[in-house]
Amino acid sequence: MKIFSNEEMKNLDRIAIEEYKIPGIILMENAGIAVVKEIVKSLEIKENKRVAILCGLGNNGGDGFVIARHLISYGLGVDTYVIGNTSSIKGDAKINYEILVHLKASITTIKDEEDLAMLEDSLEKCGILVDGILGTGLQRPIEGVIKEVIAIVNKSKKEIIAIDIPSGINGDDGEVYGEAVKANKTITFQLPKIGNILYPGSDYCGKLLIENIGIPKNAIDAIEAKISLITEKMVQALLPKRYSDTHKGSYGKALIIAGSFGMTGAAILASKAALRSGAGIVKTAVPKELSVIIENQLIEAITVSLEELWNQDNQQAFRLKGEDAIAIGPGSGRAEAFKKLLEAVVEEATVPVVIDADGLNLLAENIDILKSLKAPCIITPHPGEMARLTGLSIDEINRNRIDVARGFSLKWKVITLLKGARTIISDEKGNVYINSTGNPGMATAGSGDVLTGMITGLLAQGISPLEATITAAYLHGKAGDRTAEKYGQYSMLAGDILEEIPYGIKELLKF
Ligand SMILES: NC(=O)C1=CN([C@@H]2O[C@H](COP(=O)(O)OP(=O)(O)OC[C@H]3O[C@@H](n4cnc5c(N)ncnc54)[C@H](OP(=O)(O)O)[C@@H]3O)[C@@H](O)[C@H]2O)[C@@H](O)CC1
Ligand SMILES: Nc1ncnc2c1ncn2[C@@H]1O[C@H](COP(=O)(O)OP(=O)(O)O)[C@@H](O)[C@H]1O
Ligand SMILES: [K+]
Repeated sequence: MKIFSNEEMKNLDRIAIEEYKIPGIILMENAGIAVVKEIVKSLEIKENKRVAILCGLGNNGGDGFVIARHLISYGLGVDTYVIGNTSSIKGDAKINYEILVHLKASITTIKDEEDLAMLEDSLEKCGILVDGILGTGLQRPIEGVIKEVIAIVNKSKKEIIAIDIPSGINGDDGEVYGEAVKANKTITFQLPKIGNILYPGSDYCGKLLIENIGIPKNAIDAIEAKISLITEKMVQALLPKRYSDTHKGSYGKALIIAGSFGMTGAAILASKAALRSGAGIVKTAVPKELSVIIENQLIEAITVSLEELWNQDNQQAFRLKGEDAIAIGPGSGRAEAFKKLLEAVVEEATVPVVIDADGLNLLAENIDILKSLKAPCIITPHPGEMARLTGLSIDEINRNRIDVARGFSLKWKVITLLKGARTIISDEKGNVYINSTGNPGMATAGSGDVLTGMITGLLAQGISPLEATITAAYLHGKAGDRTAEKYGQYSMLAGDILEEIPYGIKELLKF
């Protein structure tokens, strides 16, 4: 599903109005009605059925006026508050404002401190507050009276329903612009905005509902999506199919180069995750002295020693025997010999390569090696690893997750999967996919190794590198969400996530 920025949404609105001749006031009416439906649902279980609607001077406020009119027509008690000077209301919003005036609706303007004290008292009398102060037209940090109104709304302890996006959240990146409404529910129109999906914006939205307001599909298609949300439907279509007349060779051979003394678990988790994701054969390459430990715990994989793969002494070339995908780095340590092996893999592999964890830390020491890639490459850094790869601070990365992932992909021609709450995936052309499955319980040692194994297992089955990365990110988060339900976010382990992969896949295949 496409996700739009404020500018793209404005463009869509323009196309709908100018090219498809749908009057803006119809879109505003549809938007208002979509929110009214949700308000009515909430009111059904509330004793206090009075609704307060807070409106700004733009079209977000215009939607608020439409909502007020419909609720009044249901005979409900509605108080409309306009923040600012009503003489500045224009266009469709003005038409809807004037209808309310003619209806003799209760409209109060909020301009100064005195009005604020009154507002605080009046909101107390309502069961639901509707936030129509600002939407995708947010231009600058919130200050002054609006800031204080938002603080009052947030303090109210009432159910808060936001129109399109909570006021103060920047639709372009999900950042709080000075102050923002903390909603229980947000009804966004036609398509999610980036700010509805990324954190902290996503938290401020509460439950997010996406409602159609009658913008034609062709108009949406006309705007090239640079950012998409990974959906269940998308992943269902991407998951490799299994056919009757096949054998293990049909589902590919994954090579996992991982683990070192003290970090054998990473190799085990990644290898099992590749198998759980459907790879036909998994070969796990570990230092020779660890083979026994690994074999004890990983009965379904073939174990080979690193020395068999690559002989450092005579600089013998890295040898591949019919592998379909390679992962390198989980728990592998940062020994010089391993760095050489990593370089050999990058330079010589002809099948997709996933680089993770210590593989990325070593890559950061000689990033130019990426220029010699022959095969598609996927890197899976968490923000700390990304900081080492780019020289940016973790804070800079987290504030610009989309731009950083996209920038790295464009520069180095690799697929970048930037981990964290809302994993960001960028392909080599800068198309971005956001994953919304997963939870903070997954911030537990080894959970990244499971993801690496899943990507590699899916790659081995022959789907494209981008498809494998998207599918793995979604299913990894799904398995994490199932695990959190079972064990709670505090106690879940990476190994538990691994055990939930099958059920996540089964759930997906049911529909
Ligand atoms: N797209 C669609 O298809 C549809 C969109 N619809 C709806 O329209 C909404 C977008 O409407 P919009 O463009 O009028 O912007 P909106 O958010 O109301 O704000 C603009 C006003 O806020 C002001 N302002 C800005 N920043 C400020 C600040 N920090 N502090 C204070 N003021 C600030 C700005 O003032 P100015 O900068 O001009 O001084 C201007 O007055 C969208 O979210 C959705 O709800 C639906 O009706 C149906 C179809
Ligand atoms: N708050 C969160 N919400 C969603 N996913 C998360 C969250 N925290 C961590 N994760 C996911 O958990 C995994 C952690 O990976 P990583 O940091 O590499 O762990 P490790 O190196 O210990 O295996 C990543 O896939 C990341 O996206
Ligand atoms: K809003």
